[in-house]
Amino acid sequence: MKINGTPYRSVWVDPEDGWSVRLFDQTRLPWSVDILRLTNWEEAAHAIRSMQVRGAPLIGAVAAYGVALAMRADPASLDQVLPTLNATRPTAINLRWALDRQRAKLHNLPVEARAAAAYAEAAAIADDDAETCRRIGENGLPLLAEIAERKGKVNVLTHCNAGWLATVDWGTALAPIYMAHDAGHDVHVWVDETRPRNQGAALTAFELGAHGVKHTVVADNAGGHLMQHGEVDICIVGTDRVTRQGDVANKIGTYLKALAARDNGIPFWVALPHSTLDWRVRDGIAEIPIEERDGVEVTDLTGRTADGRIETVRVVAEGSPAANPAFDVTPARLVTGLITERGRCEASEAGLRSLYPDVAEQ
Ligand SMILES: CSC[C@@H](O)[C@@H](O)C(=O)COP(=O)(O)O
Repeated sequence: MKINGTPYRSVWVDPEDGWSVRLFDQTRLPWSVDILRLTNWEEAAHAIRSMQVRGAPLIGAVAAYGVALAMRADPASLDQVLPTLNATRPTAINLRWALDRQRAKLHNLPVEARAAAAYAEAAAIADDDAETCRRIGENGLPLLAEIAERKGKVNVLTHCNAGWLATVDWGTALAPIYMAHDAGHDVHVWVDETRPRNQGAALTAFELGAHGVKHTVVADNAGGHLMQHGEVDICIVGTDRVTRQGDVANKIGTYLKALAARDNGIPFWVALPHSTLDWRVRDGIAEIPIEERDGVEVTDLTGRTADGRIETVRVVAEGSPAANPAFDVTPARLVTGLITERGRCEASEAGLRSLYPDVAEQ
């Protein structure tokens, strides 16, 4: 996708030196477009932990490049690096998926062959994600096109950021939106601000604006009201982990949107790549680990002042503690369906088996 007319992916190897890893510092967007340079695996781990990069598929791709950086520095460090990278964030299963791929590729190789193989595998993971998300867009497009053709326009509500900044390219939930817009449909997106970190207000709004997609940022609590008044035709969100029975972990607040959508008869779709499917887990509420982040993300807000400085201010009464569960689980029964690179299916074990018989057999 593009920023100021220049095409980018969300992570890439620096073409000048051929080995360092480049990415946008997402803690600075949209106020400042800063490109970071990672030169060792500890910096990759820090970028994930501090949310300079975030979004389930992108976390996986950056971790894979972190392994490549580690193998370049010390190819004997594989067993030390993998668990440390895996511990950077607990909910997005794409992280473990990418590290498992690197482990399978590297552990039987002689140490002198590991660095090149790790870079090749990281590049394959990144290419796979970009193509997978493009196909998610193609498979979600008919849902939006049908509404737009029937009503003359389509109003979509989305939560958090599941766009190209959360993946290597295109995004998951936003890919069908980009394709519908590019196909000439009249698309408007309600963007949940997504407290506490405001990924919707900061990142989704930035992405949609850069692509010329009409959008309006709303407070997280506005969704139910908009749905009651016919302002939302369809909800599409991304996900950090989908269980074999179709339960969906996503950014905190997703569950409440699914409840409101069900109460108002509005379709609630979840877009995911194969790397987000966790066949080992069945009951999402009981079994998916939910990241508990620092309460300072709730008590403090970051933004740009009128004179252009990026500042953080406290918005909560002094002395009041804050809790910060970062994800919630939407039970499969509230999900209209799943949009994947292989097509659309019901959020159920039968639905997932119909698209992923190979995964189900593993
Ligand atoms: C295609 S990204 C899907 C999810 O990762 C996204 O919706 C989300 O919840 C991101 O959370 P974040 O905490 O910003 O990493």
